[in-house]
Amino acid sequence: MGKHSYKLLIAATGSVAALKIPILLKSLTDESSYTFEVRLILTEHAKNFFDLSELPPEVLIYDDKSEWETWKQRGDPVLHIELGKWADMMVIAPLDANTLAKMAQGICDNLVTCTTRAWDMTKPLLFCPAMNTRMWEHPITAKQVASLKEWGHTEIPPISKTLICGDTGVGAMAEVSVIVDTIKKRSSNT
Ligand SMILES: CC(C)(CO)[C@@H](O)C(=O)NCCC(=O)N/C=C\S
Repeated sequence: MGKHSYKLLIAATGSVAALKIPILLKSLTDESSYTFEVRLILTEHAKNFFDLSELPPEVLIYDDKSEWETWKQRGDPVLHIELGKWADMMVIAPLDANTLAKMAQGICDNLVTCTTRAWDMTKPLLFCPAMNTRMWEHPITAKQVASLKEWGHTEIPPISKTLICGDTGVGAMAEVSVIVDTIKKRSSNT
């Protein structure tokens, strides 16, 4: 497999599974056969689950305030548009219940949801739901996941685990190895 230079936009939202972001990004930037250029966008809630110092130094990180550092006046770049144009693929890992709901309804009130709202649907968008089992089993969840899949987004489904809060059931984010393998497969056939 030759060197791949592939622009990957990772979005993290406010599930406790966001504690896996450092290992996910390390797995993606350590890949020898692939050269993924990785950028990370975060919701405010995602910041509660890991420390930015744990991330590979080459990963550029953007949050809601980044939007207002790049846009000051007419003619300035609009970050959520520029990131969408830059990326070959977007992966939302973890996708929390709140952001899933916002996406399904077209709400765009932060950098992550503005980026998905303006996403070029000809490019792959993968999403990894992660939430408490009780939230996963709420009837609205299946409807919202179905909406995203209807638009062509690809689900990497949650798995059953004894969750960090002690409940056992479906809701844990897919294993990092599964997410990485899915990204590699999808990036090599685009
Ligand atoms: C955190 C991790 C990866 C540890 O194995 C696993 O529990 C998980 O994905 N949980 C996400 C589900 C969640 O957001 N639970 C919130 C309340 S239980």
